[in-house]
Amino acid sequence: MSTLMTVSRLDVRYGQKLAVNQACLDVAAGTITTIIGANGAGKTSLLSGLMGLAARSGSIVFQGRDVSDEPPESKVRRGMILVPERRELFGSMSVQDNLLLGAMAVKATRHSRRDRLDLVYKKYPRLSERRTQQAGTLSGGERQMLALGRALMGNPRLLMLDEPSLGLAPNFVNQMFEWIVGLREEGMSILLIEQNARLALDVAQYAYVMRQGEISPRADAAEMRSREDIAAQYLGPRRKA
Ligand SMILES: Nc1ncnc2c1ncn2[C@@H]1O[C@H](COP(=O)(O)OP(=O)(O)OP(=O)(O)O)[C@@H](O)[C@H]1O
Repeated sequence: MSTLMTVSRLDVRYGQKLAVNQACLDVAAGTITTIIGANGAGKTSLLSGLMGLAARSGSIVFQGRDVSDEPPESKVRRGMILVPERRELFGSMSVQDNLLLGAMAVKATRHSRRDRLDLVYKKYPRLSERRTQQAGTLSGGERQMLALGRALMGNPRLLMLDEPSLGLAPNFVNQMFEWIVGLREEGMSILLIEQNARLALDVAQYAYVMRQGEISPRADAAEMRSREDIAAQYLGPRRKA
């Protein structure tokens, strides 16, 4: 399987604070790679470092090209697209305008924007029904749907999802993860950051653990799920069926 992105010795700093320490990771094309870890372990900082949204050093090779020093907008144009933890939608704008913003950074003709919009509406009919509604009036689940739809408008090659389960009702979490699996089945490569390790390890092929800014070597997700130390720290008690 070919490698889509290779990250080597990535450091992310906030002033004196080193939030990510010499992180190395690979994302294989067409897979879901997850990074699990407790609150504050540095997962969000790692994504910020990858996108160039925080001070960082180290190297990022994407589709064979060194993009380490490129600004965020150029990474977006290459298809590195992040759905941030806080979703960052524009609450007073309509659903459709939020979606169209997702196509702004990429070179898209009006025609191809229209096609992508149709595709997103077909995937998420609820967004189509609410296309004229203000984003701020959507439910938590719908907002997450919109954030995902907006990312898809940018035609991602690597979709980076920061805690997609956060703040969602359990039913909607399951729905969200079905979409994530569906996107991968269509060939999308996904980097999934999750505190809900059980869910993440169930859908991923590869996994890393982050602890206090340091990232583990890569493991098969299935192998990681069966490790007792991981189960004890991150998986919690199994829910009764
Ligand atoms: N803007 C910032 N300025 C200073 N320190 C920060 C900033 N953002 C994060 N940190 C610190 O960096 C460390 C890693 O935080 P980060 O948010 O990356 O962890 P996380 O694993 O994503 O946790 P969470 O799940 O809560 O987002 C924490 O100690 C946090 O307090």
